[in-house]
Amino acid sequence: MTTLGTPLSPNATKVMLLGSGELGKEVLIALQRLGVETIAVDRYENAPGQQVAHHARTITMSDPAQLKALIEEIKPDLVVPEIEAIATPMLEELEAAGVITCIPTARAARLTMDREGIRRLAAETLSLPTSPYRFCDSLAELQAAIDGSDGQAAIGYPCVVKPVMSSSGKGQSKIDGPADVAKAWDYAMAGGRVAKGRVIVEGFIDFDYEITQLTVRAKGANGQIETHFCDPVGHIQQSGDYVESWQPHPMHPAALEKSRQIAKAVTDDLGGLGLFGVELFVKGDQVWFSEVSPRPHDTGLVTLITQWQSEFELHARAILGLPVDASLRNPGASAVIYGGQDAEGLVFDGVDEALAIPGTDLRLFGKPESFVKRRMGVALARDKDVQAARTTAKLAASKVKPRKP
Ligand SMILES: Nc1ncnc2c1ncn2[C@@H]1O[C@H](COP(=O)(O)OP(=O)(O)OP(=O)(O)O)[C@@H](O)[C@H]1O
Ligand SMILES: NCC(=O)N[C@@H]1O[C@H](COP(=O)([O-])[O-])[C@@H](O)[C@H]1O
Ligand SMILES: [Mg+2]
Repeated sequence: MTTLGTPLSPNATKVMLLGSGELGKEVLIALQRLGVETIAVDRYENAPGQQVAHHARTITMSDPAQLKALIEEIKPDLVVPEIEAIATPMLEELEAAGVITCIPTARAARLTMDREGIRRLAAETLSLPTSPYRFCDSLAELQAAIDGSDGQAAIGYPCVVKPVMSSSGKGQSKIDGPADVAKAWDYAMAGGRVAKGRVIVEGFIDFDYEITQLTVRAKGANGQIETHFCDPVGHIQQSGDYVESWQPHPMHPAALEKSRQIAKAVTDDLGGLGLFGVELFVKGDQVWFSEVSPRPHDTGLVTLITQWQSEFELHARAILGLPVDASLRNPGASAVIYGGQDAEGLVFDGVDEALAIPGTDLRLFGKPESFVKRRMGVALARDKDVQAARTTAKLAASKVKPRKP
């Protein structure tokens, strides 16, 4: 049986989010609706989720001492990582000592914060199909891995280089030939979330399309953990960052089955309760595992308008031990709104014009500072099919014009 308390009282159920961006903000809202007391932690003041939580704290989450001190002060019932750059070994230590319950598990948070952890697990331990890959600590090692002069199979051209610790495409580039290698190395060194001179180089997969298989591990009626699959989310990425997503993405039944087998294998191994975003590349009926978020996924923002329970509500329910319904309500799409400029306190013109388009909705995240390519909002659209919804979402996004005040 799950018992929930009253917020701000001695019996409150307290959930602490480590990272409070646009994805955490929606999880926090879902938790608030269930009367959970929320603590939003981030690296900067007034992060989106901090604006809706009961408590807002700003610390360096990659600093184990600061993280431990805050957890010991607040004593949350659940600790919920929302970004990668967290002192996850400290979470493992606190979990092992019985001080915290980490979502989905501290081990999952550690393995997925570093591309090496999750890639070796998927490819080497679970034998799942992935792109060919190698980890390199210098430009010379990178060149050798591409050429195969390190004695292993050549990764070859084209290939993709990424810092081992980064997300949303930061520091990622595609290498088409020898002239691009040094540039890609320098770009990766500048783009990682945590200073660490290590990259993954992956053979380029010429996929037909890519999907996120949102997968929920939640308690069933008998208390056993059950796996639920959302309909596939299709998406388009530019420079390694998502710009458009839609649901349901039509799939060949064999590819869908393989996708779910891969998602099940990875999420079973990571364990715990919650929603995962399993990223997969598909060509015909071939499916490759790319990576997994042990938390709601940016491409899953579309579920705010397509599912009965969005990925954020699914995560909130699952982590509290509550039942979930992962079913689709209607087709829909999302289109990203970038800041378009470096500025503080943006204003947004055209919100009325966007929302005048039937079947649309918006999220403006409220980030205090904008960068040219910082995601500041998202347009959502429901329609009769995904093609129509994609057109509508992009149109709505184009009506919103961020500018300096
Ligand atoms: N080996 C590859 N072959 C082809 N395309 C790739 C490859 N690796 C990455 N990509 C493209 O780049 C995108 C981003 O890559 P990846 O998911 O590894 O980066 P990320 O920084 O972790 O992004 P996010 O945090 O948004 O998930 C992929 O969704 C895909 O479109
Ligand atoms: N692909 C991962 C992802 O989308 N994460 C989301 O972006 C925020 C950071 O945004 P910021 O870099 O603009 O602060 C994170 O807090 C999370 O909500
Ligand atoms: Mg990704």
